Amino acid sequence: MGSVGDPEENVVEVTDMEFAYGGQAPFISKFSLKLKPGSRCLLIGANGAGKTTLLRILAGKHMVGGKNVVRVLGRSAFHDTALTCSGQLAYLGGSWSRTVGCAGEIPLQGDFTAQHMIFGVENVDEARRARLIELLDIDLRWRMHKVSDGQRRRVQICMGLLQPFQVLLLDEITVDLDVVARMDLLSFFVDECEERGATLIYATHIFDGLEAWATDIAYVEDGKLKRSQPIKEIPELLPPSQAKNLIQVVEPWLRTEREEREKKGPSSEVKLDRVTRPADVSPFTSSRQMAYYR
Ligand SMILES: Nc1ncnc2c1ncn2[C@@H]1O[C@H](COP(=O)(O)OP(=O)(O)OP(=O)(O)O)[C@@H](O)[C@H]1O
Repeated sequence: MGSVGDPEENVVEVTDMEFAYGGQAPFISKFSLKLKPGSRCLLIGANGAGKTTLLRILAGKHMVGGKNVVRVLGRSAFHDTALTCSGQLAYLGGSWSRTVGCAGEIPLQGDFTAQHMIFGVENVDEARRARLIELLDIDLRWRMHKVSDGQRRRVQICMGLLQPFQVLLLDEITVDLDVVARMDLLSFFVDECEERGATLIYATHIFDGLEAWATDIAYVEDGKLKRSQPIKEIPELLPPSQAKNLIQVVEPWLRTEREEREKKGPSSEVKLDRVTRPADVSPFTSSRQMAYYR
């Protein structure tokens, strides 16, 4: 098992990051974030705020700026490929397709059992694997192209957690899980943080019970970090406001953001999009949105 990190060192350190999708204006700008070992940071924001984009950048999937802009465990997330290859930096996001099995993001066409998938991962601690299979209540005979969404998700999560990560990036992976599986998984993550000093960033819209689970929050609006603070210091959770839970805290933030957006009217980019897109863009050009309908 990995060791508990130096509590004084930042495991995640993003400094003045800017990011743009190809040919577009910078979507993320002046973004800085620091997290200490053992943190469980909730990444919160409206649809389209940039959570997935941020997690993918932190996971080293996009090259952003120089080697000092996005640092994980003191190394460049993009340039130091050993970070992800070793499993020290892990990303769990997206969903596996129904008709195929997957190894990470690579689709495998065919009839695979859960056992085939899970035991196909080499150099794994057997006790950890057994614990995860039990925790996620996986039947090793499940055939990946026939199981339900939630069952497929359990296998995906199990495979993603087999290596003892130091930093784990979670993108809405608990959505298909039933309550018991979700709660057990969340408490497994607490153990990982407390026993091994692992650090988590979890993007989600489901806040049930997370005020007691998370140590920090990062609230993003339109690619910008609006708030970043320990959960214990969120003023709305303290007297005299003392909201009962995180939903009561975050809902007003999201509503205010939406009202301000409506007051401003459509952004120039959206206006341009509406005018130019049908004529300029081939319907056969692939896009993330189209991928959802396949
Ligand atoms: N591959 C891409 N090319 C261009 N723009 C993209 C691409 N992926 C995402 N975007 C845009 O970037 C913005 C942020 O998207 P992102 O998926 O990071 O948001 P999110 O906060 O994860 O949203 P949600 O809560 O809906 O999952 C959106 O406006 C989206 O349309």
